[in-house]
Parts: sequence; structure tokens; C-alpha cells
Amino acid sequence: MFRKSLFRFSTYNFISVTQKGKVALIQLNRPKALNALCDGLIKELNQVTQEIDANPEYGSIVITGNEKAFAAGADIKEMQDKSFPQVQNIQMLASWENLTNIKKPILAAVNGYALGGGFELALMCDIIYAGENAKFGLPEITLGTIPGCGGTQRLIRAVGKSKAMEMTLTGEFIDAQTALSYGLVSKVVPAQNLVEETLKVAEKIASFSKPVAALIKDTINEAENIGLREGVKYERKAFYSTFATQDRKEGMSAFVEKRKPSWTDN
Ligand SMILES: CCCCCCC/C=C/C(=O)SCCNC(=O)CCNC(=O)[C@H](O)C(C)(C)COP(=O)(O)OP(=O)(O)OC[C@H]1O[C@@H](n2cnc3c(N)ncnc32)[C@H](O)[C@@H]1OP(=O)(O)O
Repeated sequence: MFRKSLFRFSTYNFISVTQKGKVALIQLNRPKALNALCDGLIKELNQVTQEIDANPEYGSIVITGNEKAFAAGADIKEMQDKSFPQVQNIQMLASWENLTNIKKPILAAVNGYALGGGFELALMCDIIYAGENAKFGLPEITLGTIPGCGGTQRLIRAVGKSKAMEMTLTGEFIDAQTALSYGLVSKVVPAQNLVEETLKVAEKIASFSKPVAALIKDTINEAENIGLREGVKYERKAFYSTFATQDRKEGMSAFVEKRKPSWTDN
């Protein structure tokens, strides 16, 4: 079902990319290392997500791992011998957040371990669905370090101070049902159905107007950066801007004319 190659001319060492309709499915593919995020994997992920974002055929992206691990964190073996000047001078993590610049909605389908950088990667996505076997954690404290890619900042916004402190200060993992009760994930499904269920939602999102979906994503994400008053103003401007699109006109006309809208992404 997912065999069609998305980018025939690109070959990847650490990920695989397939398509289903308007959805790009990215699978992290370092199973022997539990999908630990090495620099090469992040480079490939950045490259392919930018290509998908620029490709008008695609309306949404799903990122997944395998049944044992979404990603067990940044690659500890790659980091272990680095010195302070090395990590600071090359700004080791600067490009790791590029995913947050992608305009198309990104869904994370998390089975197994989502730890450290792997959890941070899921937190950068717009929707997280979990398999029943998912385990989330920020165990950096057990390695003598701290989360480095937004984990402390996004987690507190997602679950509040006490739970964020508890998770980061103990390094303990939480299971899928706990993540659901924290509001970290939207849905828990049997592990074997997770990708299929996530693709269904991704396909639905991809069926709408792409610029409008991008505007919703941007407006909601902006709420994490600004206060309520500014946020409401930001939303209002975004709302007004939809009146400059063909798709807003088409959507409302289709409702009035009792027919299905036909989006042109303009
Ligand atoms: C996108 C932005 C990212 C920014 C990151 C910024 C900062 C982030 C820091 C971190 O993420 S630090 C890493 C945090 N993660 C961890 O501490 C988890 C480490 N792994 C484990 O604790 C265990 O592997 C496990 C997940 C509990 C599973 O245990 P299990 O006994 O089932 O398997 P293992 O035998 O331990 O692992 C199999 C194989 O995988 C290798 N591996 C696992 N995790 C990592 C990792 N994070 N980095 C490198 N390699 C990893 C492990 O070494 C084994 O390989 P071999 O030794 O057999 O070759």
C-alpha cells in the first residue's frame, strides 16, 4: 500500500519516505539503534520535510518509527566525546528545530520509546497519536545533561509545571494511557493500527485547502510564543487574510449551494 517512492532520485540512509495520496509518510529507520537521532538522520529529515513542504502534491506529513521505538533520543554514542566548545561552536542543535518551520501539518505516530530528543521531536509535531505500547520520557538527567531541543519548554506548555518537573527531574517514562491523561497525545490505539489510523487523519487534513491548514497550524503554534491579547489579534489578522483566498470564497459558496467544495489552494 505504501510502496510508491516519494522522491525517486533521493536515497536515504536513516529514513524511508513513502506516499499515500496527499500524505507523505516518513519512517525513522535506524532500528538497531532504536532510531537514535544521529546528525545524518536529522539532516535527512530536514531535507525531506523541506522538499515535501514545497511540493504542492502533499497536504500533510506523518512521522513514525517502528513498533519498538519512535526514537530513543539523540545518539548518545555520537555525543559522548564532544566537548563544550565543540557543541557550542558548531551550534550542534541549531538545525534540529528546522521541523518547526514546516508549514504543512505534521502528525507523529508514536509506538514504543519516544525518549529525550525522540520525545522532543514528537513534541515539535502538531498532533501526536500513540500506540498502546508507547513510552515517553526525558531521561537526560540520568546522563548528566538536560533536554536540549525544546523539551523543557514544550513539555511545560503541554502538561503544566508539576508534571514537567516530575518527568524531567526523575527521568522516568510514562506510558501511553498516562500521556493521554496528561493531554500529551490525542488518541491511543493498538500498536498495529497506529500508522493506518494516523494516515486516515492525515489524509483528511490533506484534503482541505493547504494554505488554510497552514494558517491554522501557524496561528495555533503562535499561541505558544505570545500572550492571549496579542494571540487573538494575530488570529484575527489570519482570519481576515482568508478573505483574500479563492478557497474561502469556494468553501462558503459550496455550503450555500449545498455541494462539496473544490479546493484550489489559492
Ligand atoms: C530532534 C531534536 C533532538 C534534539 C536532542 C537534544 C538533546 C537530546 C538529548 C538526548 O536525547 S539524550 C538520550 C536520551 N535517551 C536515552 O537516554 C535512552 C537511551 N536508551 C535506553 O535507555 C535503552 O536503550 C532503552 C530505550 C530503555 C531500551 O532498552 P533495551 O534494553 O530494550 O535496548 P538497548 O539494548 O539498550 O538498545 C538497543 C541498541 O540501541 C542503542 N541505543 C538505544 N538508545 C540509544 C541512544 N539514545 N543513542 C545511541 N544508541 C542507542 C543501544 O546502545 C543498543 O545498541 P548496541 O549497544 O546493542 O549496539
